[in-house]
Amino acid sequence: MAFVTLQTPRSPHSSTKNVGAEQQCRQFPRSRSKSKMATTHDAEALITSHDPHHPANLICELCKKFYTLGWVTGTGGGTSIRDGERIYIAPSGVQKELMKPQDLFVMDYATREYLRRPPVLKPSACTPLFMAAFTLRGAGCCIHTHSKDAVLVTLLCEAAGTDVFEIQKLEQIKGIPKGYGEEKKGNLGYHDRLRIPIIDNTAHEEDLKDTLEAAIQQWPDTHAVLVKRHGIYVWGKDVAQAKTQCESLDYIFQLAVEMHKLGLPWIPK
Ligand SMILES: CSCCC(=O)C(=O)COP(=O)(O)O
Ligand SMILES: [Zn+2]
Repeated sequence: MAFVTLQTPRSPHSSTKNVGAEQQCRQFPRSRSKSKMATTHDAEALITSHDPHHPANLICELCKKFYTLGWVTGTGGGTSIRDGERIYIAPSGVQKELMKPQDLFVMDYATREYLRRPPVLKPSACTPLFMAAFTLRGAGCCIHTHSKDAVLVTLLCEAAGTDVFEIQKLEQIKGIPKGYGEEKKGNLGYHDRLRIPIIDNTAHEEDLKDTLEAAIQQWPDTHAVLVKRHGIYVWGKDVAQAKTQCESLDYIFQLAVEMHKLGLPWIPK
């Protein structure tokens, strides 16, 4: 699995000022899981590694970076990685930038059973959405952000009466893949039109599953779905692709918002 290098490995002996999600919950209890899953050596081995490319380390590092971009602010948003038969999932309702590998859930892809459940914590409410990207699109990583510009473009599209964000003739469009399958290999070109479907928000994150799956079926080439007044889900075959696509899209959304403020059309005449 190809991972992007995010930073040099931290020394196993170095101290850290961050508190993990379990500690956050001890300080500010939110919800208590009834299950008391035993902490086995095998379960701990799933999230213990000095390799910065290990999914458990990567999720924590990515969420720290995403926090600085305003993508996972106030416990919103998150990231999940599929590594073969293992799915790595963040806990729900915690400050995502403070997570530690030991706060993560690990699910078996085939059985959907949790191989590791940290005590007290609950798995992210985004889990069914992440699973949709893994199962329907063979993704290796799915990122959910609450980026302000992603939300703003959904509002601009809502005001324009459309449930598809469309834009053309921006260099960064080349950062987005054409689609799936042999004939859709490679990325969009400068003259191609980028289209991202928008679904309505629901009261509870997990209830987005059916409409997100329907949008994926209706837009078989899309690598992202915007959620009205909420944010975006972006996926890729691996962490590097999901991350760079998410960055490219967010850059495009920022431009779109600025273009709108300047009275410029997203599709040049
Ligand atoms: C203020 S965040 C509301 C929930 C949400 O939209 C989200 O993305 C985070 O869900 P999680 O269960 O992972 O905390
Ligand atoms: Zn969300």
